[in-house]
Amino acid sequence: MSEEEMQLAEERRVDDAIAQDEVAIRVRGLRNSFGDQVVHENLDLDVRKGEILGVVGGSGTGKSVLMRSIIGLQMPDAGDVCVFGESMVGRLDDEALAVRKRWGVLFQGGALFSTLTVAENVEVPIREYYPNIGPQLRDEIAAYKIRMTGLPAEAGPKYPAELSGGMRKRAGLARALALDPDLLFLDEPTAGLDPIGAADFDDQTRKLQQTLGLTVFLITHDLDTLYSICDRVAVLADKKVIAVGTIKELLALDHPWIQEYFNGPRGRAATAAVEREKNKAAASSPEGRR
Ligand SMILES: Nc1ncnc2c1ncn2[C@@H]1O[C@H](COP(=O)(O)OP(=O)(O)OP(=O)(O)O)[C@@H](O)[C@H]1O
Repeated sequence: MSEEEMQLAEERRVDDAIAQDEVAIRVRGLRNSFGDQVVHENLDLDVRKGEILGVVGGSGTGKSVLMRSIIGLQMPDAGDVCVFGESMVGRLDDEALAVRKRWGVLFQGGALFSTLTVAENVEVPIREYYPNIGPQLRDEIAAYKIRMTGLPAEAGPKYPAELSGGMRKRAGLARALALDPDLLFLDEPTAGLDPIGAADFDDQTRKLQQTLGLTVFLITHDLDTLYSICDRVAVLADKKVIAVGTIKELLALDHPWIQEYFNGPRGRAATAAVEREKNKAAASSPEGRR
């Protein structure tokens, strides 16, 4: 290798190290298929540390399969998935344990165990990953996580069937936060909630993300969620991520699905609502009142 080539290789290594440090999830060349149906082909995606990344796409474009590939529930045909710099594909559960402990997942619909109380549900990951933690501390952690998500303490001994849809989502969120994760996966967290419940859940997500410094991978169809809490949005179409950026950046692209989604009547209504909120906040700030 010539001196120049060595210098280039070193520069590339340093660039990679810097990029790795800023990236929580790096997906490269991902391929997933079920029989003849190819869901992802050569899909690339970077999720930056500390951001809320919204993941959107038409029904069946593979948003949940992408999430499952990242968290190791779906073995891809090809490609690599790195989480916090560690390659996850083909790793045994035990090998990747240190990274697995750093994420929490809220599955679609909450996916709570119906025969366990809310508190017992929250304790499941603690029992699994920290079997040496005793029952009293486990109970205290569960109670703390339950309160953190805005649920009343009385929700702890209740069974999922005794809760409203919104409360079940919060219980699922409490379980996802059980291990103090750095990374949170949310699969359609506001689906099925009324608009006020959905806005409350969004607020809670943003607050938790800011207080705990979380990186959030958030699959959603909810335009209000995208506009109000996502730092960037990744769009899935044609078996890959066709664009990632702020909504403003995406709006500048002339892809028909992106234009229809963000610039259609619902997209315009969501933009108007965000503008109204901003104006309201500006008017009630000390400078605005002057
Ligand atoms: N275990 C599986 N076996 C066979 N096909 C599957 C499996 N899981 C997902 N698929 C298929 O892969 C495609 C992508 O599914 P996925 O659930 O990721 O879509 P999605 O983008 O999350 O959709 P939605 O927005 O409707 O939730 C769909 O066509 C689905 O039928």
